Amino acid sequence: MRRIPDSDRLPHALYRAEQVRRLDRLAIERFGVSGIELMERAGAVAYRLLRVRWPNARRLTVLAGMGNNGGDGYVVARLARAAGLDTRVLQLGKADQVRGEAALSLAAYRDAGGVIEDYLGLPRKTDLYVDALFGTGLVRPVTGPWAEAITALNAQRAPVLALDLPSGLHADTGCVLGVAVRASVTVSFIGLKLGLFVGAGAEYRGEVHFSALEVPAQVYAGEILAAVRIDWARESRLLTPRSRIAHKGDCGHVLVVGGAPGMSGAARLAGEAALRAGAGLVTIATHPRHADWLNLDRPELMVAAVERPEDLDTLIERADVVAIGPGLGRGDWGRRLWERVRGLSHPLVVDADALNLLAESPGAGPDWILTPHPGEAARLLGSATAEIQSDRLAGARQIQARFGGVVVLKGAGTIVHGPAPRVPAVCSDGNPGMATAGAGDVLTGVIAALRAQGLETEAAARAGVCLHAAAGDLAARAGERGLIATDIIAALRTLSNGLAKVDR
Ligand SMILES: NC(=O)C1=CN([C@@H]2O[C@H](COP(=O)(O)OP(=O)(O)OC[C@H]3O[C@@H](n4cnc5c(N)ncnc54)[C@H](O)[C@@H]3O)[C@@H](O)[C@H]2O)[C@H](O)CC1
Ligand SMILES: [K+]
Repeated sequence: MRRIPDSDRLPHALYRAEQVRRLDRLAIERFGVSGIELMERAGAVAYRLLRVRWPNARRLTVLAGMGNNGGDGYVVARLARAAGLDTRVLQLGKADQVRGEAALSLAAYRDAGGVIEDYLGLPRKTDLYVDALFGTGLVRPVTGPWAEAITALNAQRAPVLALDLPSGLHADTGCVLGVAVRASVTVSFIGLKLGLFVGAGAEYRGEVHFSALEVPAQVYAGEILAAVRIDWARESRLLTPRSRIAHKGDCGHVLVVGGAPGMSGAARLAGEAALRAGAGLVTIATHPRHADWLNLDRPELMVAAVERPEDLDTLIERADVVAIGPGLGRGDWGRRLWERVRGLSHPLVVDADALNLLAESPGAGPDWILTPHPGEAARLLGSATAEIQSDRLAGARQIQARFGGVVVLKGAGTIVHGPAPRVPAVCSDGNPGMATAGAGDVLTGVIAALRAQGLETEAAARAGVCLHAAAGDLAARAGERGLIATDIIAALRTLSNGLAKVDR
């Protein structure tokens, strides 16, 4: 599993490309830090990082593009060469057409005796590559020799250090524009790029490092974040220790509504997850066909047979939070229960088929948490899954604007989007082992449990997403492949009591 350094080393502020360009300009115009100085600092940070990360690397190959990302690359090459490393710079595009600060950096490399070679293919031998093709200036899909170089880079085995962004990855959406570098390590400058944490960012970023390049803190003052990166290390602080005299009634009562005939497993997973995330009481309202055996080996779960909507009334009265959707189905039984629950003033967590029923008859809810995966999100917006994935932040924002409440858009880099002007959050914990049946049901139970224990709506969604993801990371220590939803549930307890730290 790819690692990113401990959260306290990575900032939580995430920015889009045009914001970072604004920060650059402010640093240059207001605080007198020249563009070439920023480039020198970026190159120096990258150079120091590569010497620490790959101390035995002797042969270094820099792939340079035509812009300032390439400019950073020339600085790295100059410093490496001065330190005696066998260094080559392979230029994409024409070196004599490089302009601005990048041209100054290129000249400095040449003045120090460096040679720029046209890219004609990768060298037979190198210990390490530096990807200085594109950063925030990528504006269109990568084609031609640039695409060939990236494809060749991805086909070889030497590690790749990407400057600012893996080339080919969109700085804002994390989408791959044609082809993108699969970096071993990415070092991002001045502002941590949103695209490293949404879309396909997790697939291409490798281990993420960051440097503000000593830009004065005031530069960031006026810039509203594009998003905030959240993880369990940060969100776990929201969980307060339990009172010594607590009793189960104090720790929240979650009512899970789901489990249509033949679909009881999802409701069961949500209920168990709610218990393991600390809810004091959990009741599963399920179809009469399941009620008798659902709680055979989990006596802590109370199970109620529900045939008609009015059968829910007493259960709702006792509950602090209602989670509806796991295994609800879209048949008459589920539909009638959904119509009864959707109008409640209770805090609601709405998932799975309840989301599909909401999509069929849209309406906003004041205090609900919607937890769509990209397909359910597409149905809610009447669009396509690919469109949601092409700009996940925009998709979450649209669902929140249309349906209210807090939206949890699941997937790599789960997004939590509350009402404007709240800054959306992107979870950087989690791993592909969690792409397994029932993981979403577990998340529903976790969020409901935290809401039932008193966290506010958006706080419960953020902490729930991060607890769930960190539990997935803890479970993945035994391997991502073969990780199943009950492994995530098993990891919840140690994490929610702060008894385990997940290395990233
Ligand atoms: N002072 C600063 O702004 C600092 C910037 N840093 C680094 O600079 C890049 C941003 O540089 P910029 O020149 O804006 O763009 P890029 O170097 O990322 O690349 C744009 C370059 O490539 C051409 N181009 C764009 N798309 C394509 C494509 N699909 N195919 C071919 N060519 C393409 C475009 O025409 C430009 O020529 C930033 O990421 C940092 O790495 C410093 O780090 C800090 C100071
Ligand atoms: K790059």
